[in-house]
Amino acid sequence: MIEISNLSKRYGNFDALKDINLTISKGTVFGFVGPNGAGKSTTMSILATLVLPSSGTARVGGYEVTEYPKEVRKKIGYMPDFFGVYDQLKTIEYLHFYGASYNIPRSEREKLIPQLLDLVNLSDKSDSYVDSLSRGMKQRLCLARCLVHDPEVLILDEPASGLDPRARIEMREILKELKLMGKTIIISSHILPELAEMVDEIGVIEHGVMVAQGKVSDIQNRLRVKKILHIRTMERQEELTAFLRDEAFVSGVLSDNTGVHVHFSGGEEEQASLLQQMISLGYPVLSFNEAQTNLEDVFLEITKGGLGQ
Ligand SMILES: Nc1ncnc2c1ncn2[C@@H]1O[C@H](COP(=O)(O)OP(=O)(O)OP(=O)(O)O)[C@@H](O)[C@H]1O
Repeated sequence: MIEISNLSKRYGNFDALKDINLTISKGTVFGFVGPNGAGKSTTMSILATLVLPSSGTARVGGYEVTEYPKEVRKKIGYMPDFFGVYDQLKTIEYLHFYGASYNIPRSEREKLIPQLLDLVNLSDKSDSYVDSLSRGMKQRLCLARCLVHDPEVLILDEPASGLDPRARIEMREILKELKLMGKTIIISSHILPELAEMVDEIGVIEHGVMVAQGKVSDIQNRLRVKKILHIRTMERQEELTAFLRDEAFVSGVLSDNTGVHVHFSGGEEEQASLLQQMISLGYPVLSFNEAQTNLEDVFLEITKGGLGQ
């Protein structure tokens, strides 16, 4: 459904995208992950026919974006990271406006819009002015707007940004429904856990380069991270962190207010011996657990150069 080949984008002397290749099949939910400024929005704007690539090609449903932009626009629903909402309109008028701009006859819109409002949980706000809606509601309204012409592909640029945890969950539930409806979805975020539950595949982009892509489980397998150990001490956490960094089978150490997280590639014997050493060195260990690796660990491992080296 989406095919990107050798795509590059230059702004002046700056390479925002460098030779990106990406294929996303129909019905896939693809999580596009990367730190701020990595090139996610640029890629998505090119797919949405709003930015021209410097070289390479991008196809949506077989149509090349620069040659057949009108065809591409029929196929996609695009939610930008920043968007305006016409404040003087009521929610229902807003959706009628967008429906009309896609030439959907009023009689059809009368049936469609209540369904869309129901999907994004805004039925009770249909007569409210857009500027009276909360940020989460506005984001959901924007999502509904993307759906008026029943596009096959959704390009969603950070749809959950700036939302509180509850609003994020609501957004995630709606996206799950869209996935069940068979939509192909490309969704970007710099926050991984919010994507973890719903994506089939991820692509990790950094400094305009796609550093890893594929099924989450395949990417995990390709990495050296075998397991994450979570260690808590009563004191001397900084000292322990420094000690662990130099230990065998340790490929990364992160210290935060929940304890020390160690990327560990040893087996059970090595794990037991590590604990023994810590005890014999007098670290007051409170707990020593094996944690499940999650998408965030994968991301940290990749973006510190684990795959690229
Ligand atoms: N119109 C432009 N002119 C010059 N540089 C630009 C322009 N648009 C984007 N850039 C630069 O290209 C790089 C990629 O930007 P992009 O918005 O695609 O990143 P992003 O991954 O979406 O980041 P964020 O999560 O912050 O939105 C950034 O360094 C940005 O400053």
